[in-house]
Amino acid sequence: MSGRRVYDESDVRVRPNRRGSRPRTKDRPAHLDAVVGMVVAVDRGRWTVLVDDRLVTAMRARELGRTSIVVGDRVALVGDTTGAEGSLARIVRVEERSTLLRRTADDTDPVERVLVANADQLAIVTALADPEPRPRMVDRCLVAAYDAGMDPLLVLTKADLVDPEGFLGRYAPLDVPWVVTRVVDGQVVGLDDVRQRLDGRVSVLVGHSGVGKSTLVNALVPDAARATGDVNAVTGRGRHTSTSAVALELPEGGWVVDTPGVRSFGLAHVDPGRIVHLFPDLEPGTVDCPRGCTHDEDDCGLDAYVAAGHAGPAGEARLESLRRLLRSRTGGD
Ligand SMILES: Nc1nc2c(ncn2[C@@H]2O[C@H](COP(=O)(O)OP(=O)(O)OP(=O)(O)O)[C@@H](O)[C@H]2O)c(=O)[nH]1
Ligand SMILES: [Zn+2]
Repeated sequence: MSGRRVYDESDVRVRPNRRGSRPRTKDRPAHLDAVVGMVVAVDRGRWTVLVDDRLVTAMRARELGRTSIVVGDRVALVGDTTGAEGSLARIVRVEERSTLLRRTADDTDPVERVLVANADQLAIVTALADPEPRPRMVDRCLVAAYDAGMDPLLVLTKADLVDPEGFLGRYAPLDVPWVVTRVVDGQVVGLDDVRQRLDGRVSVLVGHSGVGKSTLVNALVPDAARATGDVNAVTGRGRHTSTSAVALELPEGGWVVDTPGVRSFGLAHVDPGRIVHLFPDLEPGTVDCPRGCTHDEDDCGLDAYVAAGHAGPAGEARLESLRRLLRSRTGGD
């Protein structure tokens, strides 16, 4: 053979393997016997994992240290994975996550909490009245959704009390999908639209107390109370003690993750410089901003953009919302 030397066997066989072709134990991937399941609930050091159709209680293996493991995570389990009463498995691995919904206690608190992994939709549940909608909270949730790589969905309840038109006008330029529900004669109307949006997806439901989130979950998951009860029976806790997220399987496929304890959505983990990019209706207006614009200063190009109507009829309110978020994010509000 002429010319340059090409690789031969001696390059490939870096370390001779005297025991033949079988890989040595230490080179094998760890825990080949592990089974993989999805975390459906977490409660004080115990994880409830759905493996096939059994609920398995598990602890975190010591080798994982303080690795966060949250609802929606796919985890590998070893040990007793029968799910029998009193059995305890060990989580030895957390699979790579496709999305991660995070929050902080407030906008300046650096300690971030991972809420849910691998969810693809954030359903923001808002009552059209009683209690009054809180647009700035909705805007905050939208930022959290975009930041997490999740699609937002507006779920507007109590349409029997107020026409949704006014509220929806605010979000028209954003192209956020929405569904509307109302209760008539004790029945939730509009569920088919909701189901269509949730079908086959993993959706996290967030919403303030009293907006009708439980009413909705109970209508979507007919045995939600029982399912939550099962989860709590597995973890050995009382039915209403769980304040963290719980994943409930939809009869038609897909999951809803209820977040009973979530009352705020601190965004300290979102870089302030990125926040304007999470307002897609305003973002194009920043081309006229001076270099390094904070978007909360006199020369900001967004005022003219909004005044010209480019961000729709609610542009003014959205800009105010952005600025409040920027100020609170930097601790200046
Ligand atoms: N008029 C009307 N009332 C509703 C509707 N949905 C729920 N409600 C009522 O609103 C109240 C609050 O509903 P819940 O489902 O408990 O609200 P929640 O968001 O789960 O509130 P928390 O349990 O505090 O977290 C209840 O009295 C419901 O009956 C609706 O579409 N229209
Ligand atoms: Zn600006």
